[in-house]
Amino acid sequence: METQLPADPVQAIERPQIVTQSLLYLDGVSVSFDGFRAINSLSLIIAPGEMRAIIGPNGAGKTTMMDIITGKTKPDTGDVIFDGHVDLTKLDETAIANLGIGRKFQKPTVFEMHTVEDNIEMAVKADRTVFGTLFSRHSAEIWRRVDELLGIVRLGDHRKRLAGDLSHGQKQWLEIGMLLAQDPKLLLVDEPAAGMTDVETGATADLLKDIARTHSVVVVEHDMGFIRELGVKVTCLHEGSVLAEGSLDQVSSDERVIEVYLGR
Ligand SMILES: Nc1ncnc2c1ncn2[C@@H]1O[C@H](COP(=O)(O)OP(=O)(O)OP(=O)(O)O)[C@@H](O)[C@H]1O
Repeated sequence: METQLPADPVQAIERPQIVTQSLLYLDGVSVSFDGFRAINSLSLIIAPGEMRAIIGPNGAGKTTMMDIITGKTKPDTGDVIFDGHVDLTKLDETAIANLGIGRKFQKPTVFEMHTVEDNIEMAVKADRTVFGTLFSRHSAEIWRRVDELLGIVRLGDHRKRLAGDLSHGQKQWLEIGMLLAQDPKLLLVDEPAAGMTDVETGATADLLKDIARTHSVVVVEHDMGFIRELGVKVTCLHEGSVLAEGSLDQVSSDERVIEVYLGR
């Protein structure tokens, strides 16, 4: 007897759901602005618990890649999958933030007229996750969390100061603390060491290494000394794609990376 397969037009046109072991999975992602391909068939995988450093020359597409992950920019083509199965291209920025993707922009944005601890307290109270909603009614719990976060970002001794009086580096740490209040699964950090003193840069590397023990982190940075201190896998972007990937020593000795980025 002849078996006839049922024709299913929906199945035929819908892409199968992608399931991966990665925390973040980008495959064949492209986006153009006015005909210019800022991201060009980009593929990148971040494992759960990994910290990755992203380097590359100006215009390589680092910021646009972050914009695609956070939903600010929608790719023209390609897959962007979070936490193994969530298609980020279908979600808006708020939904993506609520999934647990936090982004730290280069310029710190803290409430300058409030104290350090008030900034953190506000962030804890704004936590919309189930955990945050559960303990938001109990002020002892809130302050326990504030204390914990101040300790992580090394601002316990500065808690009563106005945020506006902090150094640039301390403001960056405060904002990182505010992002951690949401307990993100993935933290995207844009040039954290820019404008910092050498001491602050070293402390920031230590801070990110601490955070990476319990969170995945993607950090975009130009400061090679800082990246060396992080001691993590490095991806070099160029013209919207991955040019090289590996240890800092491997990537920084790659002829193509030297040519387009590090210089001779
Ligand atoms: N909204 C936009 N409209 C037009 N062009 C854009 C837009 N966003 C980015 N681009 C272009 O896309 C390219 C990639 O820019 P992007 O900011 O992602 O690079 P980058 O690697 O972050 O550079 P930098 O290190 O200077 O921050 C650049 O040529 C930029 O001019």
